Amino acid sequence: MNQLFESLSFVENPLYERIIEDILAKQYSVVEDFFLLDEVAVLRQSLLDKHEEDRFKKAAIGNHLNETIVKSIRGDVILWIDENKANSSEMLFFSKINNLVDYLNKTCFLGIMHKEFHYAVYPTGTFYKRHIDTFQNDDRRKLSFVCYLNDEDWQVENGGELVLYLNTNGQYEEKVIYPFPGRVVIFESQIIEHEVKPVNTERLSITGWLKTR
Ligand SMILES: O=C(O)CCC(=O)C(=O)O
Ligand SMILES: [Fe+2]
Repeated sequence: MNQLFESLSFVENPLYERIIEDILAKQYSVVEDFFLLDEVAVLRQSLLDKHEEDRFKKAAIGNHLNETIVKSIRGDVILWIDENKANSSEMLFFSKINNLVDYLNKTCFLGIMHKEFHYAVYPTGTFYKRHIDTFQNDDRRKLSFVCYLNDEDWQVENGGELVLYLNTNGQYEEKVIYPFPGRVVIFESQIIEHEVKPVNTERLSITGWLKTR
């Protein structure tokens, strides 16, 4: 009976359908206004408040390399977001994410059971060298999700562009994506190599992963 109600209540969502089509066709999707500018503004404020409180930590790269090596690979500082302790702007964030996840699970049988998200600040001069988002021996990350929280007057000249390296039979094509506020990039964690180019000014975002098991 419950199942019947579930299928009756299913309403096709054109935005989510587009994301799914994109990912099936090219392993990534860019959505311009996933978050509206006033939503970005409250999320940015939440990030800035926590950053001010000195709660961010230097990002690691999942293994035992020393700090100098890590710094030559990535220079961002991060703070994981606990959904159970979410403030009002983070609740808004998770309600949109959870809607998307429910939709993906209903329509694509992706089996997303877990998710993890962190705020990220790239201080001036930092970057994240070309990499892939899955660690050895851990293939649970299915989709990577990045949402930019920069100011409305973010300029292309600020740098910090995300570059996706799209592989067609060993030939790499570069897809350059500027971190404009409200913009969301979703891509297949296990497939797409990518990098964050050096920034000339502080760059703000939320990054996360939708995971199986
Ligand atoms: O901020 C971005 O555009 C991408 C960040 C990233 O690649 C990561 O945190 O793994
Ligand atoms: Fe990444």
